[in-house]
Amino acid sequence: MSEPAVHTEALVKTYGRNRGLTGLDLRVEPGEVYGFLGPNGSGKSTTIRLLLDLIRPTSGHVRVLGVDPRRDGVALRRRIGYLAGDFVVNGRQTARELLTYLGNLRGGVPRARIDGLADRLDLDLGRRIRGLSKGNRQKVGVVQAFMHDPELLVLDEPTSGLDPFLQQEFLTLVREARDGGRTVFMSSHVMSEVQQAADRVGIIRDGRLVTVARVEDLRERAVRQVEIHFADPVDGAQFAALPGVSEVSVVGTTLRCRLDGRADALVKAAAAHTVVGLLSAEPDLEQIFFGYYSREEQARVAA
Ligand SMILES: Nc1ncnc2c1ncn2[C@@H]1O[C@H](COP(=O)(O)OP(=O)(O)OP(=O)(O)O)[C@@H](O)[C@H]1O
Repeated sequence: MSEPAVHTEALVKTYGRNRGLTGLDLRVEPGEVYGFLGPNGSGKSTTIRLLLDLIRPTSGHVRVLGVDPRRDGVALRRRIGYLAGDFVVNGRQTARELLTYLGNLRGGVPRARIDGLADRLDLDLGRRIRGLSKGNRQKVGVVQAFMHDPELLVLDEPTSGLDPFLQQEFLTLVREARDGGRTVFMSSHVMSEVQQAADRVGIIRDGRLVTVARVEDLRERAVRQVEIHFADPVDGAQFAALPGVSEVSVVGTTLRCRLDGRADALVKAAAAHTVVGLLSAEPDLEQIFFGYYSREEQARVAA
């Protein structure tokens, strides 16, 4: 297996008496989108600052793109697109001037690339930075992170301040980066945005990783309500016998049931009839995650 894009072992960061990280073991594989999820104060920003060598660990190991960020910081920064959680820009220059300047620091970025990203995020490059709204400043942050097509994107709460339409566009950018073979590490405290773009999700709590799961597996484990409309009445008992299917009711030509996990058996059984319509509520991954949280809590109490 190739070297992880991000690898930390027993990473600890204390701020005086305050605990930042208490022993973080993190492994992000090349080419994946990894959602780093946790409540406020759990250690997400601390982790990200350690990856970028903006702060130094109390103990433990960090490797980013195969190198130690403490030793190869300058060369490494060119290979990373970083958006800070508290991304702040100010000044008299225009957004275009700032982005061109930052692009030159990273070896030059084609003007068309900056224009293209700004266009997609609806950012007016001719406006002065200091006159921009919070949301527009965040767009500048997104453009500067993506514009040099970095091998690794490290994004701290990237969608904060973006309106829902732009959040979708941002998630498309993330998926495109992944499709282009890039690695994305993005923190969030909002499950719904992470589940749309991430391959895997890691949950951090109290400075350490509580669990890591593939979003696909979470979906498979999820419970959903399904409603199938058939052309003719069907036999409910036939469906109740299928794996994962329960609480079956048939009213007229409509079948309703609860589906646990994979939809395969249910879909194949339904396909033996004429299906007029099918409704399936999106599984609530947030609830599955709350399950993890509470299990973790119970284990701690028991210990
Ligand atoms: N500079 C600092 N000095 C003292 N304590 C700090 C400092 N930075 C972070 N901490 C503490 O470390 C813990 C983790 O903070 P961190 O900012 O990494 O969390 P976070 O998950 O990014 O939260 P948020 O989403 O609120 O930014 C918190 O308890 C915080 O109070």
